Amino acid sequence: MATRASTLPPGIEGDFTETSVGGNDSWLTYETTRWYTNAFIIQEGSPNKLLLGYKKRGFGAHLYNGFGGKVEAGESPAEAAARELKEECGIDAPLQHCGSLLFVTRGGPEWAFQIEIYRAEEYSGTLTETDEMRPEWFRYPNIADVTPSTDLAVTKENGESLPPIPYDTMWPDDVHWMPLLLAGRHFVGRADFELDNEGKYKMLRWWFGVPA
Ligand SMILES: CNc1ncnc2c1ncn2[C@@H]1O[C@H](COP(=O)(O)OP(=O)(O)OP(=O)(O)O)[C@@H](O)[C@H]1O
Repeated sequence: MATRASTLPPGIEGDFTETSVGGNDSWLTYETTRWYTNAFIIQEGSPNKLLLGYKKRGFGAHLYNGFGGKVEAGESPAEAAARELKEECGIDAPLQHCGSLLFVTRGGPEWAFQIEIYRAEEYSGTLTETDEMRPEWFRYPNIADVTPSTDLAVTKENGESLPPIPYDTMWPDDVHWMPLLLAGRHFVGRADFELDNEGKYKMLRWWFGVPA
């Protein structure tokens, strides 16, 4: 059951209802923040479809994610989101802002990642594999009765011809906010990570919420 947040993580401000929280570590400290974007195409139908990209190089390589990257000097996050979507998979879409996430790492980049999340239901152009990303469609169940922490990958549904959302090959925070994204909700969150000896990011502490 969602509860009204009493204590928000550092870096999150506003009036939010907590949807998912965990980890015992102290929140990490950070000095600088860099802005990024992440964009998703979500199409309700039979089956419901989510477009992800398999990242072939750079930060988060070998994981599925939305399409996005750094906000360049002189650009708004919305402009960066549209540019990155086009650069990484060849399409244009009427992106709408739907979430803001803050990620802090220990052992990884010393800056905090502020990631603005966008979604669209339609797109134009031809989906194209690029040097950076390979676009692929996944199915997701009807989300009306799914709670924020439901593992969508194992929920029964129609549309067997598409694979389910590949949470095992995604950032570990994604399972906490993907149901909110798919449900068309606005959300915020923070997750802190530690880079382990095998080069994997382990989530130390997390907090996700929706506007109260
Ligand atoms: C830590 N938990 C996380 N969970 C989910 N997504 C995460 C993430 N941390 C970063 N991301 C995303 O990873 C991409 C990095 O961007 P990145 O490829 O480095 O940027 P850009 O394309 O500008 O780089 P190039 O300079 O072209 O290599 C960008 O979409 C950003 O939103």
